[in-house]
Amino acid sequence: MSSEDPGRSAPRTGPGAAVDSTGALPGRAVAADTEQVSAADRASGADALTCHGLRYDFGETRAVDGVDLAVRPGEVFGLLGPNGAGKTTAIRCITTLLPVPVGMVRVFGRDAARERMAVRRLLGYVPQQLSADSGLTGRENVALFARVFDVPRRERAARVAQALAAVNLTVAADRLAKTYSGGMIRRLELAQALVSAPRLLMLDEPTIGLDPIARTSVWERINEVRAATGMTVLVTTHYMDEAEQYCDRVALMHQGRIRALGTPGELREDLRARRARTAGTPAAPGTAFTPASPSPSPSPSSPSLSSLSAAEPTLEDVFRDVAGTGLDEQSGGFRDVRSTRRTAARVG
Ligand SMILES: Nc1ncnc2c1ncn2[C@@H]1O[C@H](COP(=O)(O)OP(=O)(O)OP(=O)(O)O)[C@@H](O)[C@H]1O
Repeated sequence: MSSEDPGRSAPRTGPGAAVDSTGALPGRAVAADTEQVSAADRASGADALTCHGLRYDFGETRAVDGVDLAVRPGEVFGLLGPNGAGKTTAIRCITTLLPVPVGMVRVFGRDAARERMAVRRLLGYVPQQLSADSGLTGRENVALFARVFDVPRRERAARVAQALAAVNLTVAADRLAKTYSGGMIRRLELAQALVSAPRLLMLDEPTIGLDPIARTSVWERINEVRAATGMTVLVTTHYMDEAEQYCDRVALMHQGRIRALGTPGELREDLRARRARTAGTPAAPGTAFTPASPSPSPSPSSPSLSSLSAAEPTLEDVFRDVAGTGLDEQSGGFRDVRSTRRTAARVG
């Protein structure tokens, strides 16, 4: 039952990903087939993912409340939001791990409610929960996924080796996963998801709990594979800096709804223009004013409007603007201690 404010939630278009197919990658052959298909996907103009009116309730709790999304082939799309926003539930509906009780989800045109196996074959999924077995080697873990995802037997060994190479784990491949660092485990889970050559890779908080170097390494691997294959990536994250740096477009989700959608630059620029307008300052040349609900009056402790209008907003400022008041109280902010500890514990 969505009653989104159209001025704030209407999807805004932005430049899609420029897919670089020249990246030299050890695991390039992981998705050689995908490369062909991705070019066809892009040429056809079909969306990699479409959600329309997606809704999901856990009993009385409306976790996803009328989500509309269109992710283009080849782009890195970020689903951002605080704990409890509904990101994981939406992702689980898209991956067919949960049903689609209301609304529609399509992955490269396949209906997630009616063509579950076809959708699953198109997807790679790295969940928040640990998906690697600590008692197996890295290679054995990836081989297990190759079997589960029906990689043809005669191709398996090569595909496993390519997936491990793609995430820079060749040297450590025959060590037990329990000897891996948190960053290595994340990269191993990425290899598990890549071994089936997915056309849409879904990553739920891929870097939470990792140190900055490990975070960068995970993103570099994702980007290398994407550059080599044209794979589409849908990622959830709490880290606004990562979204800014790595996502072509983002959707800001709060209380089950998409509150804003666009490139990070567009969303920041929209907020800057709204602030400038509210403060009576002429917008910079080229600024696109977009319809939005009036900003609330500043509280006595708020920065003055003129100082706000002068500051360059961050993506987190945009989120606070579209989510309204009470974000911290309702959601625990962007680095919710509970979730961070839970997930950090699993990779630490
Ligand atoms: N299995 C469940 N049973 C009941 N309620 C649930 C269940 N899973 C999620 N919820 C509720 O649904 C809402 C959305 O949760 P969801 O996990 O999708 O949010 P999220 O944005 O992914 O949060 P996080 O960043 O913590 O993973 C929350 O109110 C949550 O408490």
